[in-house]
Amino acid sequence: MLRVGRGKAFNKVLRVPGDKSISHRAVMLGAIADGTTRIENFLPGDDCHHTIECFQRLGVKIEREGATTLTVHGKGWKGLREPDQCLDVGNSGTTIRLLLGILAGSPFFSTVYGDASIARRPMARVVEPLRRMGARIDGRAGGRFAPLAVRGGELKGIEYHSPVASAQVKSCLLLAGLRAEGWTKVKEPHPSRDHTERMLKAFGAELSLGEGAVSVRGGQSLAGCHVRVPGDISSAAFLFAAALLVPGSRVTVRDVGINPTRTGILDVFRSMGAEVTVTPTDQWCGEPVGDVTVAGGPLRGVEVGGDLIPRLIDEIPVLAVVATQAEGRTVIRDAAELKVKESNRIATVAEELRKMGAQVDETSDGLIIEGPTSLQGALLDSHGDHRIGMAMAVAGLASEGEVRVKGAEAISVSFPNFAEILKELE
Ligand SMILES: O=C(O)C1=C[C@@H](OP(=O)(O)O)[C@@H](O)[C@H](O)C1
Ligand SMILES: C=C(OP(=O)(O)O)C(=O)O
Repeated sequence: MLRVGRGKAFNKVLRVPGDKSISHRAVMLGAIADGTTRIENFLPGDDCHHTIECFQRLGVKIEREGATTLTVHGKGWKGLREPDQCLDVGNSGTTIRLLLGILAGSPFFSTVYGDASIARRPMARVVEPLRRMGARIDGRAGGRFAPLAVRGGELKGIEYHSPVASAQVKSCLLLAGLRAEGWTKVKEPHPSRDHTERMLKAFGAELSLGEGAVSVRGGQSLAGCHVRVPGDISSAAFLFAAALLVPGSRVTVRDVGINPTRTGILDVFRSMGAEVTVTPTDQWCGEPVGDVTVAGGPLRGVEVGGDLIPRLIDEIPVLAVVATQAEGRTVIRDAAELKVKESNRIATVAEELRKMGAQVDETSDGLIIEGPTSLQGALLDSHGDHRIGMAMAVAGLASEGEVRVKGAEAISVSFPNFAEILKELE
């Protein structure tokens, strides 16, 4: 049980663990590349450990030096072999969907499964286009849900217009496209995070980008490289929110990823009235890195939707918490994807915030929050969802009386030292 009391004004300079999306991709691209890939500042979270284990089961040698440095000894796609056990992705949607793209183009049989949350998450969004490429995939409910079985083999490139803006769908198809005959083109309704595109280039692949689409030519091989993983802005977002929830506070997070496809939360906090300063410092493996400072002040409600949503999709739970302290109404729309994350985040955010006395309404594709309301201490539940657990813990900093979060162990999926850092802010 995680317990959080009201915060006192703080002024801190902190770091957060490595980016989850980039850590997964570094292991995966390293595994199918020729040569060694050294990864520094890897996220030592449960989701990324599942990615490592899946590739070890596929025969890839991965050496660990301490918690955050790895060497992946890739032998190209031909270095992957038929696993003699099922591949367990745990709680990780990114692992299962990107892995399916790799397995679809691998000439052997494999099965993938995960925890109860993974078994509820939609897989047709990748299974259906992979089948169009020629992959043979079966699974529960005709392949709409895990567990899934894949008999990989020869693929042909397709042009795919994804109905959802999803980096997992896009990345899955680009990875399969590397093994397909001809070109694979993916177009999406709004731009999603582009870490796969940036990392593929760093591994020597040629991509064609333009008109909201990305294309890859099949048959290219990748060359192992050195990846330094930026701090995860999705983890930093909880610390930025903490600074906004505790009056008079300021936080700087150093060496955090500031890829524009991920910084929507900074734009929104700024439009709510927060002081946000971004100082770019470097590029690591094609990813911009910088120091970000956030300081509070009077906050006002905002409207969030459209292209912004994929740029802050994982930050919406904590944005909702901040919105309870803003003057006026906050409307979050176009975010139906939240229903198919680790939990139904529209329902779980509303349910938990209401326990604290917040005024929150669920809509079919988002949330409406009226503020400011004074939050009360309560016994809250993570619903097994790391982002809900952290959002509710941070809400405790702004509440009268203690917040207790059940199921806080889920937080180790993406931010293993969250509780220690939060303790410094109480
Ligand atoms: O590609 C990725 O690393 C991710 C993409 C997003 O999911 P979708 O692709 O389902 O939008 C995001 O919510 C998830 O945390 C990580
Ligand atoms: C949705 C998330 O991750 P995944 O889809 O990889 O489970 C997340 O980290 O908030």
